[in-house]
Amino acid sequence: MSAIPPRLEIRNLIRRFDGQPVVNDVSLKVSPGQVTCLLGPSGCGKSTTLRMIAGVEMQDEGEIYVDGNLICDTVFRVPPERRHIGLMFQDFALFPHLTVGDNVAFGLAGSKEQKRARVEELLDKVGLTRFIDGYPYLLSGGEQQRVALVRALAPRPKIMLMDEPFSGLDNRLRDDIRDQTLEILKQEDAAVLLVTHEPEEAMRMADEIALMRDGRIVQQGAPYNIYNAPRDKQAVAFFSDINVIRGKVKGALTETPFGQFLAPGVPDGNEVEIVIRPQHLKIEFDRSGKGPLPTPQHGAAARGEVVRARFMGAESLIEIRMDYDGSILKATVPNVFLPNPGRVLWLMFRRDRCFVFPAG
Ligand SMILES: Nc1ncnc2c1ncn2[C@@H]1O[C@H](COP(=O)(O)OP(=O)(O)OP(=O)(O)O)[C@@H](O)[C@H]1O
Repeated sequence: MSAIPPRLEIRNLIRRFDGQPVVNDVSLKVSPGQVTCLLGPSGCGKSTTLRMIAGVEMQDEGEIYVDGNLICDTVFRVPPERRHIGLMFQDFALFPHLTVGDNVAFGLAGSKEQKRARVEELLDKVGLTRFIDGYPYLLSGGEQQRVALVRALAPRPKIMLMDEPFSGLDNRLRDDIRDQTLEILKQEDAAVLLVTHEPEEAMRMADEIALMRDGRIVQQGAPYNIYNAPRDKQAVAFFSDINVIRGKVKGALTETPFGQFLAPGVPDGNEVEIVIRPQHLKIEFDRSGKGPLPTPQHGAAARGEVVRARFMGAESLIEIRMDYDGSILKATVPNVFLPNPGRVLWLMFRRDRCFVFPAG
């Protein structure tokens, strides 16, 4: 019995500019109906990866397969227009001299009636049928974006490549359009590779996130796993603010003002960094100069004084200067909690919510 090959597979792609690899041994697979987000900071090689798959940039090494068939290596190359790939970029442009309907029909083959039916079907999905005979300038930015999306999907591409497709939209529109886009992508069953530098976008859209840094995929998995089992400090920091507490290891344990932490596999004498997100620090009130007693789940409490507290809308952010070394830790709590500067508070850490990494 042979397994069904992934819709898109790239193997060991390398692209160098001036001798420097900007995409460095990148491999990944995407199945039909699956959205994979390439997530990483600006300049890490995301767009170059997408451009190689689209066929507008040639790799120096590696192969690209669609449904198990080689479409490009360093010798053989299917031209971009025969790859059955739909493209959507931030600076998409509708043809201003064509009607909305003709824009969507642009890449379609078939009879006039067949084309019209497909255009109507897609415009209906994005609620824009009334504009079918109008021109793009009549549409808002969000509406144009939706037309660009269905134009790319009209020829039923096997693969959709999307590069920061929502970054031109204002915040209010963005969430709705993301959700609607996701629904249509799922209905159309394309394999989607979406490039973004925004973690919230990747969390919202992706079935799988491939975290990219310096030309490499450093971690890949479901959003839940990437968020909750990050492989290093940078991976934690990519999704939220972080607090870092350092400690030295002795007998697979490290002693800190917050009690002991397990540091399995780290040799004695080496330093570790204990990383915790602000929402996982637990704030306790001072009880006549004392903090709460240690617990197995939260360890020991460390004393500090409030430096600043700000209301952020859904949560409050409290910055606390710690007695033990004068460093500032950040904690967030839901709703409103605005203690005055100078107030004494005690912080504890949930052991199951912090990450211990060898110090790098
Ligand atoms: N044609 C080129 N010639 C030389 N360097 C290039 C070329 N194209 C891209 N680069 C460089 O390769 C690196 C990766 O660029 P790329 O656009 O793939 O990154 P990115 O992760 O998509 O970033 P952004 O989100 O800012 O577009 C950058 O340092 C960029 O300057």
